[in-house]
Amino acid sequence: MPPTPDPGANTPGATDPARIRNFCIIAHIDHGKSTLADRMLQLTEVVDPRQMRAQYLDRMDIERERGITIKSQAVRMPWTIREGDRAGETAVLNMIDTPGHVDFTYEVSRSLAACEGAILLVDAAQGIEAQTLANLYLALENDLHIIPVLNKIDLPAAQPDKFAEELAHLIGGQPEDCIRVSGKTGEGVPHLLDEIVRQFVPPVGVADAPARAMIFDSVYDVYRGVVTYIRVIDGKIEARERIKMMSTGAVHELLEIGVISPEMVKGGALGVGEVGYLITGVKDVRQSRVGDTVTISSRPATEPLGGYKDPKPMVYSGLYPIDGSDYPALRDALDKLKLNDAALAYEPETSAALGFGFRCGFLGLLHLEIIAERLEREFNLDLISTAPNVVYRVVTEEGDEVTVTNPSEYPTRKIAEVYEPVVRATVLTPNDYVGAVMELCQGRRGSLLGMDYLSADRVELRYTLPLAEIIFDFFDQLKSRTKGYASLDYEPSGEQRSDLVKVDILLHGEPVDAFSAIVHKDKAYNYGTTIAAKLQKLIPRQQFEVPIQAAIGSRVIARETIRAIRKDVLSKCYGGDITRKRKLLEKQKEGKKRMKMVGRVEVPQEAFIAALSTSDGGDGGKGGGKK
Ligand SMILES: Nc1nc2c(ncn2[C@@H]2O[C@H](COP(=O)(O)OP(=O)(O)OP(=O)(O)O)[C@@H](O)[C@H]2O)c(=O)[nH]1
Repeated sequence: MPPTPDPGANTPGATDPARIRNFCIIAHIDHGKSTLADRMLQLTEVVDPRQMRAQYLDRMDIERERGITIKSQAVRMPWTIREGDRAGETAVLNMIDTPGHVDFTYEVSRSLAACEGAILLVDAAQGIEAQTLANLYLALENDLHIIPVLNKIDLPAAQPDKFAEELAHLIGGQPEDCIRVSGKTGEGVPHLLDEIVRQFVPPVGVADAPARAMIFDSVYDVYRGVVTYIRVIDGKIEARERIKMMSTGAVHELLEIGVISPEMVKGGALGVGEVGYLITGVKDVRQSRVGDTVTISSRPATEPLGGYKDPKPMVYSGLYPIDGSDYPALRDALDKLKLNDAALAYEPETSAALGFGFRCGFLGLLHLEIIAERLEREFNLDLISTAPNVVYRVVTEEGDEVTVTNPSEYPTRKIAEVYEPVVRATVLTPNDYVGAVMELCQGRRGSLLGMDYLSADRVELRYTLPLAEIIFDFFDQLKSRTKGYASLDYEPSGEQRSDLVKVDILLHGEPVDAFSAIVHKDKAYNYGTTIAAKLQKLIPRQQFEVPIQAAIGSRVIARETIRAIRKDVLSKCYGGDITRKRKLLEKQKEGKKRMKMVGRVEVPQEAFIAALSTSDGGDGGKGGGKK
C-alpha cells in the first residue's frame, strides 16, 4: 500500500526546490521514449486512465503518424517513493521530452540544459546507437547525472545482460546499475521512478535574486498565441508581472503562468527549479526564442543565462506550387507555419522553369520533409521542391564576399575561394560493415577523424564530411550498405575551402535555373551528363533541334540533343470535320497551358518535376560516391 502523497509538495510557485527533480529521457529513435513517458504518466496518475492514449505527449498528427517527436514538452508529475528506506518521500518530477532527431540538436541541448539528470534509454534488443551516443555526449557536456536504462525487456530478442555490459563500459559503473524496464508492460517503471528521486540531484538557484528563466521550447497555439516553456533558474516569476526577453529587450504582459500536468494548469507563480509555461499574447514564436532568458521587467537580471543561439538554416530548397494559382495560398501557409517554427526562413523567388515560389531555409533534411508534408497535408497544396543545397561562402578575386543560398546567386565574376559547411559525423556500425561505411564516407569526400571499438562487434567511426554530401541520400546509402544496422548522427563543425563549381544546364542555349547546382569539381561531369540525359528523355521533340548542354561558365561539359519534328495535330483530320478539328485545337491549347517556355523551347512542367523528383536528379555526388 503506497503512502499518501503530501499535497503541499505540489503547489506551483511554492515547491521546495529540494523536492524537485528535473530530468529528460534521451534515446535513439524508436527505442521507446514516448512509450516509457506514457507509462510514467499513468503510474503517477496525472492522466485519467480513461483518457490515456498512445504517445500522449506527441500532439501533432505528423508526429504521431511518423512516430517521431518534433517538439519538446514538459510534464509535472508528483511521485511518492514506494520502496526502500526513503519510501513515503514525495517529489515533484518534471519530465522534459527532447526531440530525438539530428536536425533539432540545438533544441535538444536546451532541453538538456533545463535538467539535472537524464535517463539514457536503450532498446535491449538493439543496443547503443549513434543518437544514443550523440545525446549522451550532449548530456555529459551539460553535467547531467545519467541513469542507464534498458527498455523492451519483454521482447524475446532482448539481450539485457550483453547491453548492460556495453552501457557500463560506455559510461563507467557496473552492469548492475542499469535499470531494466518495459515501457510496454510497465515492468520496472515504478522502480525507475524511485531511482529518479534517489539518484538525481535537486535544482539549485538563488531564491531572492532577480528572476531568470530559460526558454527551452515555444509553440504556437491557435487559441492562446505562443505558449513558452520555461525552467526557472533564479528568483520567481509571478502572474500579472511584465516579463522581459533578454536577447531582444522586448517587454510583454504576462497573461498566464502555470505548469503542464499533462494539460495546462494555471498557477500563481513559478519558483527556483520549477518548470512550466508562460502565455504573453505574442503571436509569433520568434518573439519567444528557445535558449533566451526571461526576466521580470520591474527588477531585471543583468546577465542572461548562457547558451543562446539564433536558429540558422543549414539547408535551402525552392518550394513551388504545381498549380501557379496556389501561390498566394502557399504564402499564407508558410506565414502560418512560421508562427510555430522560429527556424523556418523563406523569401519569394521566381524560376523560369517553375514560376513563382519561395526559397526556404531549413535546419536539415527532415525539417524540410516535415514542412513540405505539412504544407501538402494541412494546407492541401501540391508542391514541387528543388534539390536542396547548403549555404556557400564565395570570395571573389576582388575580395568581395557573397553568401550563396541559391545556385542562381553564384557570382559570375572571377572567384578566388569557395567555402562549404562541414559536419562532424558519428557512425555506429557492426564490425562487418566498417569497410562499406568507409568506402561510402570516402566517396563523399569525408576524412576519418577516429575509430573506436565500443564492444567486440560494434565500432564507432568519426568523420568530417561536407554537409552537401550527406543531405541527399547519404542516410539511405548508409542503411542499404549495412543492411540497416548502421546509425548516423552529425553536428555542424564549421566550414572548409573546397574546389566547387557551378554547373548550369542549358536548353537551346538558355540556362534552366531549377537545375543549376554547385558541386565538387570532380563530380561536375557526372551531374551534367545525368541531368542532360534525363531531360533528353523527358522533353518532347520540338519543331526544331534542341541542344541540352551542361556547362561550367562558358565551358560545355556534356551535351544531348532532342531531334526536331514537325508536329501537326490536324494531320489526322482528313476531310472537313470542323467540330473535330476545333476540338483537337482546343485540346492542344489546354496542353499548352501546362507548358513552360524556356527561350523558344516548350517544356511540359511534368518534365521538370520528373527530372527534379527522382533522387539522383539533384545529387551530383551520387554517381561519384559509388566509384
Ligand atoms: N515490446 C516492446 N515494445 C516497445 C516497448 N517500448 C516501446 N515499444 C515499441 O517500440 C516502438 C517505438 O516506441 P516509441 O515510444 O514510439 O519510441 P520513441 O523512442 O519515442 O520514438 P521517437 O519519438 O521517434 O524517438 C513502438 O512501436 C512501441 O510500441 C517495450 O517496452 N516493449
